[in-house]
Amino acid sequence: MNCRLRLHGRGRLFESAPVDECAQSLFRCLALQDSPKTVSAASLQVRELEEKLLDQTQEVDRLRSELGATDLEKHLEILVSENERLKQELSACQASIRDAPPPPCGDCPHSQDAAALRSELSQREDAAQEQERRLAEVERGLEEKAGRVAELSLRLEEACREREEVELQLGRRLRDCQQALSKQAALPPQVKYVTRTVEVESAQSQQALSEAKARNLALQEQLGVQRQLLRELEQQLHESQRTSSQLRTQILTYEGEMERVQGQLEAEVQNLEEEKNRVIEEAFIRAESEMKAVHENLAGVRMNLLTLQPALRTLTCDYNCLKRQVQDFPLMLEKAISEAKQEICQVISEVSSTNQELLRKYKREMNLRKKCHNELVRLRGNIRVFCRVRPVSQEELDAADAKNMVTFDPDDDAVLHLSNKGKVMAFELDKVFPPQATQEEVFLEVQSLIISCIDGFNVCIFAYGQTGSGKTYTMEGVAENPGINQRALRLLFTEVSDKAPDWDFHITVSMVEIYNETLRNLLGENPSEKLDIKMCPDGSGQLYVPGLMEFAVQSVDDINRVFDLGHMNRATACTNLNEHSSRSHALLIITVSGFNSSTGHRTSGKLNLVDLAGSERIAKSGAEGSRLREAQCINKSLSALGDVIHALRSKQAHIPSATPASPTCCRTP
Ligand SMILES: Nc1ncnc2c1ncn2[C@@H]1O[C@H](COP(=O)(O)OP(=O)(O)OP(=O)(O)O)[C@@H](O)[C@H]1O
Repeated sequence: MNCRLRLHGRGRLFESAPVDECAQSLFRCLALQDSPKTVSAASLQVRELEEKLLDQTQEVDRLRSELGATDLEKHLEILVSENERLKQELSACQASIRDAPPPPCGDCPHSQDAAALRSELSQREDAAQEQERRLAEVERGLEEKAGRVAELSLRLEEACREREEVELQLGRRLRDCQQALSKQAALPPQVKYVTRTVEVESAQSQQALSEAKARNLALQEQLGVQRQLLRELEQQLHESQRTSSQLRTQILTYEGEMERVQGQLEAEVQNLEEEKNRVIEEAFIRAESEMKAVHENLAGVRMNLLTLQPALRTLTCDYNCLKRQVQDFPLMLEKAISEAKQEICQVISEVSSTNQELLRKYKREMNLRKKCHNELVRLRGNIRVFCRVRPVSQEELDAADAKNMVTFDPDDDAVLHLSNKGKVMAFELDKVFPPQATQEEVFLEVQSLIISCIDGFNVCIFAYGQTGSGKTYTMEGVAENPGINQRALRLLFTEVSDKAPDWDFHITVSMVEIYNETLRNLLGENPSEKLDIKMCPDGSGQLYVPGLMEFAVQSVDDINRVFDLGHMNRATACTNLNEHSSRSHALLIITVSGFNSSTGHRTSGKLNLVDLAGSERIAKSGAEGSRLREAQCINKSLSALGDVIHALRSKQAHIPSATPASPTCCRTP
């Protein structure tokens, strides 16, 4: 049977050849180029290649993940933080070395401190070495990682090379196959003959042909699939080549980055190392210099010790002596105490006898002083009269008939000349104070009398004269320039404070006014109440005023308070104080009582300071009625006072008892 076969292979039509021949030629062709064995071998190679590619891709992925930017950054962060920590520890180590006290000498008392500081220094050094070791380990780890990267890069390069070789082999094979196919296609068509033969041959041949056709179809399909696979493989190859080149560039970038970071780290580590060495060196230099200073100090101390040793020996000697003395001290003390007791007893008895003698002498001196004072008073006169001429007032100067009646003797301050009706009369007094005489000068003249009150004398100072002659000015004075009253009390305070503490004085003050022969208590609660003058019931012949208020005074403030009260009471009892004061006598009675605690001696003196009423001639003044009565009372009292003073001066046996109102001063023992 002549059977013809139409075959499509590689785009060509195989036709008109007998089936067997065709099949044989096809088999030959396939045996030469595309036999199933060859195709399966190629498939195997392609699979191997695929597996290799997969391995390479995985390896690249692993490398990528290993050298990934995140990990690299993390690694870098760890390195940087480690570096920071090392820096901090190094600075702490430097600070501790710097702050550590200078290492003292082993022989000095601070040797324990020195040992402790040394051990601390060595610990710090060990810590610094430990840090260095850890830094070296980190560097080593870094180097290992870099080596591993290099190794992986090599392996990647090797895999790429192998893949290139496989690609070359495949390319060669493909080219060979294409050449064989083109050769086969170029051969003259033999199929026609085969077909005819097959047609002539039998039905068996036709079956074989159909089988061959089926196989041919299957092979063609297989070939198409293989070609498709080959194209895909080629695409994958191109893809992997591109990926590989990208990976290479990335690896190169990472390597550059790593080199840069490594360089920075090395520089940093180098700087830190240099800094550490510098600080350690400085610390050692400082420690050495301080050690040197301490050694010098120690040498000085040793020298001092050497010089102190003799002193110590002397001190020890002294100490032993003192110790012996202390041991003997109780006996010596007992002896000394008994001796001292005897001496003290003796001295006490001597002092006591001396004291007695002194007391006796003092009493004798006091009596003598009193006698002398009395004698002096007697010689100077018991009654003294001073005359004070006040300055001429402006009114008197302006008066038409004004003329000077009084003249003074410049050589004798006890004489006053008064011209009256063409006759000049001379008056002799104890002292004459001219208009320019001050309050102080007047007071100086009477102060010895005031002091005698402290010794137990009674003194009266009267201010006598006509209205407006200056009595109140002399006795009371003005606030800025006080008179005898206030000055007397101040003087008494000074004197009694000087005599303390032997003497204890008590000073009391009373103020009395005599108006129209009526006695009034100026310090009492009821100033208009009349007081009586009575004889003392003790038979002493002294007068006293029952109910007279006495105020104890101890200071100038007390005096001012008493005077203010007296003036206030005097003012409330009258309508015109100036007129009233001119026509009444004002008495300030000061009592000074003293007690000597060592002698038991007591004194009591009284000082009467009297501002008398103005003396005027009734006929000349032309007063009538109550004025006349006032003037009569004043004249009567002044006359009685004159009688008393006259009796005292003439030392009469009987002294008339009357309200004192005459000469300026009198003093009675
Ligand atoms: N020595 C003196 N220096 C300056 N002024 C004086 C002096 N003496 C008195 N005077 C003044 O003269 C005036 C009358 O004085 P003072 O009142 O003391 O007189 P008196 O004698 O007390 O009168 P009377 O009897 O009316 O009380 C007062 O203004 C007083 O200041």
